[in-house]
Amino acid sequence: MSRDSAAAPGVRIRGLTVVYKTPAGELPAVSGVDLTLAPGTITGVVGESGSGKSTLALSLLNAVQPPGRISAGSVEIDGLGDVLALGGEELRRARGRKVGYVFQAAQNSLNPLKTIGKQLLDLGRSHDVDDLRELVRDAKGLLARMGLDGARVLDSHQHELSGGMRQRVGIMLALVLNAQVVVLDEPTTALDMITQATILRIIREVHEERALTTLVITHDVGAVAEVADSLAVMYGGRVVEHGPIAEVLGGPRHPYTQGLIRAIPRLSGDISLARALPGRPPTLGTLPVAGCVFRERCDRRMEICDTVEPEPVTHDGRTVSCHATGRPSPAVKRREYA
Ligand SMILES: Nc1ncnc2c1ncn2[C@@H]1O[C@H](COP(=O)(O)OP(=O)(O)OP(=O)(O)O)[C@@H](O)[C@H]1O
Repeated sequence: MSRDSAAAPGVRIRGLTVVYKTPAGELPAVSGVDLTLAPGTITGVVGESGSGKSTLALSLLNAVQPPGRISAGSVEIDGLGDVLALGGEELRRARGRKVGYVFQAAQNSLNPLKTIGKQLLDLGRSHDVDDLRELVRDAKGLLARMGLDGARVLDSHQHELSGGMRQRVGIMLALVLNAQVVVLDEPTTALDMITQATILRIIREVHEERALTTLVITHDVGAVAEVADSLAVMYGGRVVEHGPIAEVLGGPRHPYTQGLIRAIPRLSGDISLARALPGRPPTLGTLPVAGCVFRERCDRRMEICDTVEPEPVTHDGRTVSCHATGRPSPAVKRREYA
């Protein structure tokens, strides 16, 4: 099913802040995030555990649950408007039909009492799909591409499938309603390395065939390097760096991105140079309230980092929030950013 790639919608996340209620009050898991997903591209989001990736993914569907709450911002999707302004039936219809998704716990979110096929039909009916036969055909086709016997999987209950099979069922369900924005949160964690690479390749193929705009959340920078067009790096609820993937990985500018890449031998190129990032990522309770959230682990810390939060600065298509990387002054611009 090939479509005009010009039809892919753009997504603009602006000033997104999500807080969770804790004994210490409401604390931000995502803080003032601006991120644009260009139409027809795959954006990878990486960052250590707790950096806010899943919370960001949930926000794209306005699906943050208590004790969480989206406290500020907007998520504009072309053809849909601000998802955060949608509610009730409008929101239900947008989920799945306009924005397809696989959440992190997707492999456990299937109904244990119904076959996958029955759940597929329920999904189709709840979204007023006219041609359910076509829906089943498409589902079988997607499953076959991911190396599964579609008819057999549709006849199965969740407990008859392995974790990796369920994960592929989740991906099929995210794609089968032909949503044009697809959010995949850790889509391949239950898969071995080879299957993981195959599934990511298929995600890329389907993304291109169906003119999608896709967000892939992962903690595996190496895996996302194979499929994404651009990369957003999250730390402490902020997007600290965002840009074209080859450039971010080939010339990381934020000290955190540099540390992340140094820690991965297959990206740093030399196993003897691979070094784990020192220290631990912050939790909601340990996030500093002022200054740069990364300063405690940063090898380029300056005085200003203790008090002033760095603003995102965009230069040459790359956005970086760091005082040390800095805003280039006109005189040194060429040299610093060559
Ligand atoms: N239901 C919740 N209640 C309280 N705090 C939460 C809740 N869900 C997430 N958090 C906190 O919000 C922060 C961001 O969590 P989130 O799951 O978005 O991060 P993540 O980058 O997706 O991590 P992981 O890779 O481990 O899934 C973390 O500090 C986490 O502990």
